[in-house]
Amino acid sequence: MEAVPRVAFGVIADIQFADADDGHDFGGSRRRYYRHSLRLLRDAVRAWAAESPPIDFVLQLGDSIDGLNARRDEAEGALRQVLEALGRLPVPVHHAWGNHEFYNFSRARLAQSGLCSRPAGGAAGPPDGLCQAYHCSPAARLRLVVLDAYDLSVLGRDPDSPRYEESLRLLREKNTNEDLNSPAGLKEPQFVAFNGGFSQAQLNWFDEVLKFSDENQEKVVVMGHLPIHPDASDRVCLAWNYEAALSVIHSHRCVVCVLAGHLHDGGYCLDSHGVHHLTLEGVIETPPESNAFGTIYVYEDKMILKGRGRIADRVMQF
Ligand SMILES: Nc1ncnc2c1ncn2[C@@H]1O[C@H](COP(=O)(O)OP(=O)(O)O)[C@@H](O)[C@H]1O
Repeated sequence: MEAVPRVAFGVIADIQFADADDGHDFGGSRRRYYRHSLRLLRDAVRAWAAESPPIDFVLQLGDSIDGLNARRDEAEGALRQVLEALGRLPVPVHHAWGNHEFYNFSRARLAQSGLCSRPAGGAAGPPDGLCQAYHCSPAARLRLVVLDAYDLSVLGRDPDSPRYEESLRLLREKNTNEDLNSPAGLKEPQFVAFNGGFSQAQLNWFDEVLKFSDENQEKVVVMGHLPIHPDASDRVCLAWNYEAALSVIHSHRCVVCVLAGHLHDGGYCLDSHGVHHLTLEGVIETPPESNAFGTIYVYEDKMILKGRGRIADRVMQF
């Protein structure tokens, strides 16, 4: 490793822990190691705790526990175990909320849980206090923006709320299948019920944050559960209105990297505006003898990802 990095942080996605026997994805072809995922998380925490230089924070990219827990009435216990494992680190953890958080919990419950990493008081995020979007500056001239890709969604929103109605209307307009989780035959296959998108209010807030960062010569790292670039994802796993989020990013200079999960396979591209899009391999589909986490070192001119297990090393120049 070269000179001392300005900042170092851990990254991990799609832990999807449940105290359940192995299962499969919807297609039946990919094994899901529900019980082992907690051990892989603990191994990741141990490795991060031993890092030198020490890490400054961790990004947990969503789907921390699996939807299976809700059906077994084990959501609170499963979450407690995941948070206990992460809590062994003496550094903050920033959490994105994914579809599996919403299979287990309402937004109101999440806002009261250890998965709510949005600073209290609300000033750091959009006006909707239940939206898990916020920004912070973990080091001089570096900003982290957490995006909530389920702000528009039929998951997590109260079915009596205008936001739910708006989301269902949009989903039905784009998805004509009887099963709204099915992307079969769609022109825009990301419009499935297990995805979501960004409200205009969140996009406006995001634009303001990036304007500030441009003016202050900051570098910005963006994270959220859903990928927003088609070259770092398959067509189904993208955020509904990923193009709107991309266009906000591309109207500014400050964003250097967008981190996401959800796909379970890794994805990466350097887009036409020089922004790195990194979609992490998911812990849940990682065999027990391997792992899927990483450490990112931030330098003046680049970020270096040290991957473990299924995640490859990568240098991302600014
Ligand atoms: N192609 C599909 N057609 C219909 N339902 C699907 C399809 N893919 C996934 N689903 C359903 O959507 C939900 C989310 O899928 P899942 O694979 O569990 O998401 P994740 O990858 O986030 O774990 C599940 O209830 C799953 O059964």
